[in-house]
Amino acid sequence: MQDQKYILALDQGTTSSRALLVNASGEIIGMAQKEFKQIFPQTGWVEHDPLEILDSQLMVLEKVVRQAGIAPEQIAGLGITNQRETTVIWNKHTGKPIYNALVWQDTRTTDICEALIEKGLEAYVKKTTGLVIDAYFSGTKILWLLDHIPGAREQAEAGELLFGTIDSWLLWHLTDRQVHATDMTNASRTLLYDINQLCWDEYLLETLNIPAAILPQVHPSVHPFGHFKLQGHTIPITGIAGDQQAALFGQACFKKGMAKNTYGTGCFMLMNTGKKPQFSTNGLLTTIAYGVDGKVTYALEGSVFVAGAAIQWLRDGLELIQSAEETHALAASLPEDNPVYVVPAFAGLGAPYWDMYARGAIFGLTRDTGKAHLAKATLESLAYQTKDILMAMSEDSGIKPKKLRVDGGACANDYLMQFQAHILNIVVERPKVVESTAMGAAYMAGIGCGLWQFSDIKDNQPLDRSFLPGYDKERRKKLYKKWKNAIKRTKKWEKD
Ligand SMILES: Nc1ncnc2c1ncn2[C@@H]1O[C@H](COP(=O)(O)OP(=O)(O)O)[C@@H](O)[C@H]1O
Ligand SMILES: O=P(O)(O)OC[C@H](O)CO
Repeated sequence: MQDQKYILALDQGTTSSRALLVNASGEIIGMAQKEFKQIFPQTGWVEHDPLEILDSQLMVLEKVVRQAGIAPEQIAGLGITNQRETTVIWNKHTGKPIYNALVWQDTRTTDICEALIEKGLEAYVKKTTGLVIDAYFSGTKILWLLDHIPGAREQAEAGELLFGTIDSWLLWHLTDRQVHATDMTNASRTLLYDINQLCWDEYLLETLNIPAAILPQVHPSVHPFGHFKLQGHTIPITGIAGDQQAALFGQACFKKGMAKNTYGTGCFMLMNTGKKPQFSTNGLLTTIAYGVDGKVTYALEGSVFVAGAAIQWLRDGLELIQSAEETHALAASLPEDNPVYVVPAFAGLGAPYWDMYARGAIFGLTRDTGKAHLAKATLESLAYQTKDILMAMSEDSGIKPKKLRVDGGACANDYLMQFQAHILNIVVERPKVVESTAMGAAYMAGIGCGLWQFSDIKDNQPLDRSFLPGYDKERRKKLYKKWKNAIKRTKKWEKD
């Protein structure tokens, strides 16, 4: 079967690096995954070692090809998808990062953001970049690195340093240090990219004091980015997208109004809004969904910073559970409504609240509270945060969805999915293949290398399970009201 062609998709997520092989019929035929270290040097700081990311990604890439027993020349194209906003600056001569990657969850630049807000930049940032001023995005992370790493600013101005989100960092190494580029979806998360004109914004670069020389070239998501050599064979890199946009693409949300929700480290709902950017009045972001076939498509996005990460906190921080899966049985062991609420605002609150000063809290504890209540409340916090976003999205778009398409690691949890359906009062649909992110990157790469046409990607994914709503209005209202109350009490905690 040497004539069979495959696409290799690299999915560099917040907690692990994955590589998937997809055959010409669009089926996943192999997967390799490696977790890597989360570094928390101080309160609010979250870092990754870029070299560990690179090594883990290359390791799983080689492993998946080896395990599948295919020849490198059978790989028609390679796609990259990645955790977004996470910021790396490296020296272009040595190839070494000047510091660890500042991860999207890192809130050390809150003060820089505060100063930008005080300067009155919010409206400009929103209409130009589609974003809000928040430590989440790359812009202020770049500034922090240039101002805190000795010699960095001088080297950047002398043209010796390069900035990139994780896709650029991987691309540069995969192409043997030849290509310094990114795609529009990743650029649209930097706080520096004009999503209307499709270029870096000079005024923002000047205001943030960031030299243009360090920025990557920006291309559409489907594009001949460069080549990767595997065992002497050259593989074209033909697709790149941020992971949430890739998941939207992987779920084939190509029509205006179609949306998906991904439950990974964070939780991200994106809705396709068509060929023109739509600006939110309810705390959502406007972002580029994809650039394919010479056209740009936009999306509204609700970004929740802590979702699956809260389950990891139960496991690694509190050591209440051994594995994420256990939370299902714990939650299901308590049939009555949960009086306990966990607000996992560990990195402040993202959409729709945008409060960098909020902090996590547990409410409703009584003498009989046990770990099952905490596990259940933590799972439910993912569903409540999703409800906040869905309500904002319905307000903005005027569309009241009848069902929600889900994917990502934590959507494997049946208790969570069932509670999600109850609290939203809509059907939650879980596809058989929940690797939508990697599939999105594979589709883009497959289109880019000519294996597929855009029109070949069909919205006909088989479902694993549909979760039907079953709570009456009164019950939903009562539960959600308490959640809103809990949110209110966590806001501005660090500031007051
Ligand atoms: N059965 C489960 N129940 C709840 N959460 C889960 C379950 N399985 C995985 N998770 C959570 O999902 C996340 C991993 O999902 P993944 O999509 O791989 O995330 P990422 O791309 O952010 O690394 C982890 O935060 C983990 O805690
Ligand atoms: O790595 P994930 O899947 O949690 O996604 C992270 C997001 O891209 C951050 O914006």
